Amino acid sequence: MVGEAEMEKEFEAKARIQQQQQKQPPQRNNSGIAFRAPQEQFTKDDFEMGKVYGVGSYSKVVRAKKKDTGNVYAMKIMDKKFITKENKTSYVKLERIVLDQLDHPGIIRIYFTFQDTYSLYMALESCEGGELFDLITRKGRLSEDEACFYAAEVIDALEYMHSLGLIHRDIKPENLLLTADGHIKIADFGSVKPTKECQITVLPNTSNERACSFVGTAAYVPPEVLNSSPATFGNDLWALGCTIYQMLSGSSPFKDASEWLIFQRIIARDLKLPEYFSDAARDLIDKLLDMDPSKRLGAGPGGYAALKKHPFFKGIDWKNLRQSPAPRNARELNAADDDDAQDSPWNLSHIGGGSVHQQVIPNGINGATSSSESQSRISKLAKIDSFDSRWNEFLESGESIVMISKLKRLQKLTNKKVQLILTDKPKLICVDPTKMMTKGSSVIWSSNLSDLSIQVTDSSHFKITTSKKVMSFEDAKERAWQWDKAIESLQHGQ
Ligand SMILES: Nc1ncnc2c1ncn2[C@@H]1O[C@H](COP(=O)(O)OP(=O)(O)OP(=O)(O)O)[C@@H](O)[C@H]1O
Repeated sequence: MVGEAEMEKEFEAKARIQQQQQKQPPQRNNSGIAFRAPQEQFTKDDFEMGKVYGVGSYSKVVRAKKKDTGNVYAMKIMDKKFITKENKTSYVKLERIVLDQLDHPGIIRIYFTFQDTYSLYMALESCEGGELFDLITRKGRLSEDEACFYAAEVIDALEYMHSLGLIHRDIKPENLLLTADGHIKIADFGSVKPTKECQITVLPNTSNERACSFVGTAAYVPPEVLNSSPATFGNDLWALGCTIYQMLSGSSPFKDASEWLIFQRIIARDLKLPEYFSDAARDLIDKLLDMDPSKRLGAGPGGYAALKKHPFFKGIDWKNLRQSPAPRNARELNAADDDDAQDSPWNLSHIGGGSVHQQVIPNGINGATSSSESQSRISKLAKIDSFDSRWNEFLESGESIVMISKLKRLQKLTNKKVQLILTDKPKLICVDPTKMMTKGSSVIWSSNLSDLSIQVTDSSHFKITTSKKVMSFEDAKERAWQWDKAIESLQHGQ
């Protein structure tokens, strides 16, 4: 195990050793290991930290402007102790080393790294337009022209990755980010898997450790992965099919109340295409969601040329994609996101806090939801979420957070963003993040365990009823069933 303060140093040292063993001269590109993005001696005071772009399971990504140059980065900040404790070291190394070697306009760039006593910092290319997931949520669904453009840019980047022998394994709208001018970049390279012919250097243990435990996100997982088949390029093409479906309809194709039920639908290929999908869209999705990974369009005979020639992409100028005008959505999304920026003043204690994305799933169908696994996942979420010290003022001494999310509270006249906090007391608190209300009125439920019931409408919506009020919530990250489980397990004293 790597000592926390030494992690980055050892990482670089190992990389150098491997390079010497391979007797390769340092190269900037795909075959070498000498880092293109250097490890700098910067400190966090060299940057003006702005709004929080998002929170991952072990990191927080913040908009950071370098004071002397004015350059803007997405600074991924990781707490060393947390990474070591949660066994995320290999994930961090894998993402760092892989990103460093990739060079494509459709893939997030890494510029440099640095560290201090507590944290590792990765300066990434900033995607001011946010996640494709949020764009879909905000618009309900995208037009076929928009979906066609975004899908083409993803395909262009996937073709590059696959040509180097790298499988992403976690393609989904949350990992597709929009630049300020509306182009797509693939992010999150912690799940990548090299094929035997891979031209990208991956340190020993890094991909393997991750490969054994995580293989993607439930809704986008291809059927063969549920049968523990080895990863292939077809994995990403299936996930691309799901993503195109989601852009056009607003939700993923295989949806159900629990991960286990989602897996059943995937295995049965229980696919319903809405009537408003064009014939070209239906045909494309049908061919990407082929049960046989080697026959999926893009992986089958004809490879990417066949995929790019599909009628859905008629009119796409593949050679000049990045010069083509992108849909205007990103700018609109930026403006709307400015509200969020205000309730996220940046400080280091935020690392690991805030909302958590859809769950990555354990390998194989046997890893599907059992109640004990749900429990351990919920307590894991608690650990992550409790990291955010902003919410501590709502807790009594010894009380800890079981679950926390930024949700939309749906009311008759207006919808409002709120932070819903469930503690082990148990207590359920609804906080207005702009006012940080501490008054008793924010406590929905505490003393009487049976004075609360929760009804889940679908994976994004649930209702909480107490003797005093009924409150409806929308969870854009589709964690309604996790809220249900967390509350019920507290009521039953589990
Ligand atoms: N380069 C970037 N520009 C803008 N926002 C980003 C960038 N990279 C990540 N983000 C935002 O920050 C969030 C957290 O990113 P991070 O890479 O830490 O975790 P993740 O990939 O979402 O989750 P996990 O680590 O759990 O797989 C992302 O979901 C995204 O919204």
